[in-house]
Amino acid sequence: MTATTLFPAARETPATTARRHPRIVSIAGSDPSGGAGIQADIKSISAHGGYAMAAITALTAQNTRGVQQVHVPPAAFLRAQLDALSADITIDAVKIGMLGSAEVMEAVGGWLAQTRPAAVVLDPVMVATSGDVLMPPEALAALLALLPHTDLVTPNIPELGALLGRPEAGDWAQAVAQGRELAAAHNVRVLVKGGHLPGEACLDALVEADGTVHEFTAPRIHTANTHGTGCSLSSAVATLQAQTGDWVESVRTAKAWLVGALESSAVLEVGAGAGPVNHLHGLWGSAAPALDSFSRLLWNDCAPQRQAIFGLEFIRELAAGTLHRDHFAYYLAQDALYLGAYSRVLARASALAPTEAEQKFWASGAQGCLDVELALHRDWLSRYPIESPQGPVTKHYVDHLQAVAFAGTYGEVVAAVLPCYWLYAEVGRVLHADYLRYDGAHPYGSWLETYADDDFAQATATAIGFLDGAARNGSGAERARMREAFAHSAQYEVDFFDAPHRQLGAPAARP
Ligand SMILES: Nc1ncnc2c1ncn2[C@@H]1O[C@H](COP(=O)(O)OP(=O)(O)OP(=O)(O)O)[C@@H](O)[C@H]1O
Ligand SMILES: Cc1ncc(CO)c(N)n1
Repeated sequence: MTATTLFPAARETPATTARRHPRIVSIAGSDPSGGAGIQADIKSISAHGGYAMAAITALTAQNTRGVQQVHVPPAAFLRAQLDALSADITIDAVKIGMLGSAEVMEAVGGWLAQTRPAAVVLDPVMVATSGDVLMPPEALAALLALLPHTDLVTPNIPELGALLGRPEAGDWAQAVAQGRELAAAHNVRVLVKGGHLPGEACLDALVEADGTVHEFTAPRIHTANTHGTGCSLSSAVATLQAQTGDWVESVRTAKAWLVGALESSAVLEVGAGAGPVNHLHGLWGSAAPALDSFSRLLWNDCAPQRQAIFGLEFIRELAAGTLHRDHFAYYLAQDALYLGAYSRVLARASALAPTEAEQKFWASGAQGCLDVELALHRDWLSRYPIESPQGPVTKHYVDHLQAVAFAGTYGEVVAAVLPCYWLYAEVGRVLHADYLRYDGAHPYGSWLETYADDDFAQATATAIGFLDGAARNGSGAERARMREAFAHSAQYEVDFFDAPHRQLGAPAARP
């Protein structure tokens, strides 16, 4: 740690460091859906051991799909909130988020000049994840006037361009160059966030006022639940900075935490759009009831397969609407063949089930498969006629399921059939959220609409519960075989989505 990280050049007040439970104020807007704004800030600060306070700058009416309305109370009342805090409480760090007007920004600037908190992190909230505008563009000058009171500013790629009055950076090198430009122009530390750039890595760069750059990388987590990542990251950094006095380590730790929060976000099941991250994953992970630990193990086991699925041409083109109709038709035809066999394996699970509830659940799953198969033929395959005998991947997947159904225990059959539910539900959620943001007529729109079905998500949760029950009742050897059966099926799910491109190659013309 250097003297400059302890005593930032841009400010004179030394940071209050090494405080285990620092007192952190979030000055931000309210997001009633709890994923962004002050609600996210409070969770993020608390997750890191800080004492969270919040002075509300604006009320939004929003959910995971978008922002419906914004109400900005008088700036004088915000100042009254801030004065009430500083009159009584020592503030170790401040995180600033949405500021809905130039007057609000001026009120915050006046208070910062007077209070001089030890660390100030400014997240320049301009546009929500959903694309809704949260800052009037004419307030830009007032926002820039806050930079002399700021230790760290955390723009995403579009915000960085806007702060400089330049077009948005097109690649990472340009983004870092813009970060250096902003840092030099305002003598401020900049965290350039690369989440909006394409690629399998999410890069961030901490640019010191003197131009020194520290880069951080994380794997891109393929999830729709990215609402409030910026809010959550900046609050975490503010809290960690107040604890350690080290900006570089604070960013590194906060980013690693955010990856865990993104990875474990699926358990929350909040909303149909861009859902929240799981801020308290550390706490809940350690306090998780033992009974669901087996399904958690299997889910972690198949992390590489989950990553692989979202990298496949088939899935990427399906989401973008550019998938060739022959690839789509091949997939549908194989799916119809698969579902016929899968239905019989679900019927086997029903036959082996130890309770009546489980017996009924799998029997109705078996019937549901046949209904879906019929609907595929009626609604899609009639429009996309294709000559398609059983392909090699379909055969291998079905052979595996039938082998387990023939010789395996109830737990093994449940483990073998579960990836089809679980990975499908996850893919469905992500594709459906992408589809909601899609502009124009999507060629596979009506199919994608049926994809994120609440009943299916519910059935998946029930099936996971049955898996955990079977694992609890089974021996160690049986659990090992369950794990193996699940892993094989998870890999076949990847291969199944990849089969259209592998079997047909690249068609000459686009649809
Ligand atoms: N899918 C992802 N996987 C891993 N990290 C991600 C992902 N999406 C965003 N991040 C990380 O989250 C942080 C916030 O990044 P982003 O560029 O999305 O900010 P933002 O647009 O301000 O966020 P917000 O969604 O709150 O508006 C960065 O550290 C970024 O690398
Ligand atoms: C209140 C609020 N602040 C910030 C964001 C950015 O994600 C949001 N969506 N809502």
